[in-house]
Amino acid sequence: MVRHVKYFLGLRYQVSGWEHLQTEGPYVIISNHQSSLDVLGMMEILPDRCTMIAKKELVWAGTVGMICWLGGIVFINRQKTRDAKNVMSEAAKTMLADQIRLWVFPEGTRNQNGGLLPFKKGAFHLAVQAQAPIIPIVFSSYSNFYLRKQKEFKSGTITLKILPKIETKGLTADDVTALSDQSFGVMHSAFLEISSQAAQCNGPSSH
Ligand SMILES: CCCCC/C=C\C/C=C\CCCCCCCC(=O)SCCNC(=O)CCNC(=O)[C@H](O)C(C)(C)COP(=O)(O)OP(=O)(O)OC[C@H]1O[C@@H](n2cnc3c(N)ncnc32)[C@H](O)[C@@H]1OP(=O)(O)O
Ligand SMILES: CCCCCCCC/C=C\CCCCCCCC(=O)OC[C@@H](O)COP(=O)(O)O
Repeated sequence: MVRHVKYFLGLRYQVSGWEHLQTEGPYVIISNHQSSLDVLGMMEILPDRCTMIAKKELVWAGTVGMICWLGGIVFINRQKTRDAKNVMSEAAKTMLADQIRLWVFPEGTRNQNGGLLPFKKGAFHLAVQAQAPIIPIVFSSYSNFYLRKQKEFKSGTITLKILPKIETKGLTADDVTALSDQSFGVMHSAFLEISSQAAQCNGPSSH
């Protein structure tokens, strides 16, 4: 049902790199996070046995919260780092025990400022603890068709680029910063590349 919302909003998705999702077993997906609209893109490509990490406040978001709760979304309290770390460590164990994939937004919040925010570390600790690969996914900039603060929205095409997996086998907590920096680097380059293509595809911006 959620996938049909794109027709109502006049959105199209172009996905590349499908082959990188053909990975057996558990993995951690990381992606940039611009808006609630990201949920529509997630539904375009969501692999089997994949759930998400979300802020705990979403539980109280009416129907959406109930769907998230029933859907097994893992809620964290971003104000309490120790609690969030504990929840994510448990999630790493569950990933392995139940062969689950987890989708994390490493920026930790929505960002429409034309780039990527510095990454938080949780996704990378999670992947290292589970010794599971990371699959980075990048959404092109929405700024040519959607500006949240200005309340402007028109139809548009969103490019989703699935990048090659990054292995974590043999890595430890000491490698997390380098892993995060590596992931940020490839995602930032891809974001700039696909956002300029999407801008041409969506026509000249009026903003
Ligand atoms: C039309 C009808 C439609 C109906 C549709 C209905 C439903 C749709 C269905 C589904 C939709 C669901 C969509 C859900 C999307 C939800 C999106 C979000 O909520 S994004 C926000 C929440 N997510 C995150 O915040 C994840 C990213 N954050 C982190 O990973 C953070 O690291 C953190 C764990 C929250 C901690 O935050 P902090 O600010 O303290 O960050 P630091 O990264 O600086 O970490 C501090 C310190 O701790 C170390 N650390 C971090 N994590 C761990 C860990 N797991 N284990 C061990 N240590 C950890 C980190 O290294 C730092 O230490 P140091 O500085 O020494 O390195
Ligand atoms: C005119 C277009 C407006 C956009 C319409 C969006 C339509 C999307 C359709 C269905 C999706 C509904 C599910 C909403 C899930 C919300 C997830 C979300 O975005 O949570 C916010 C959280 O990550 C970070 O919070 P903060 O940025 O720190 O606070």
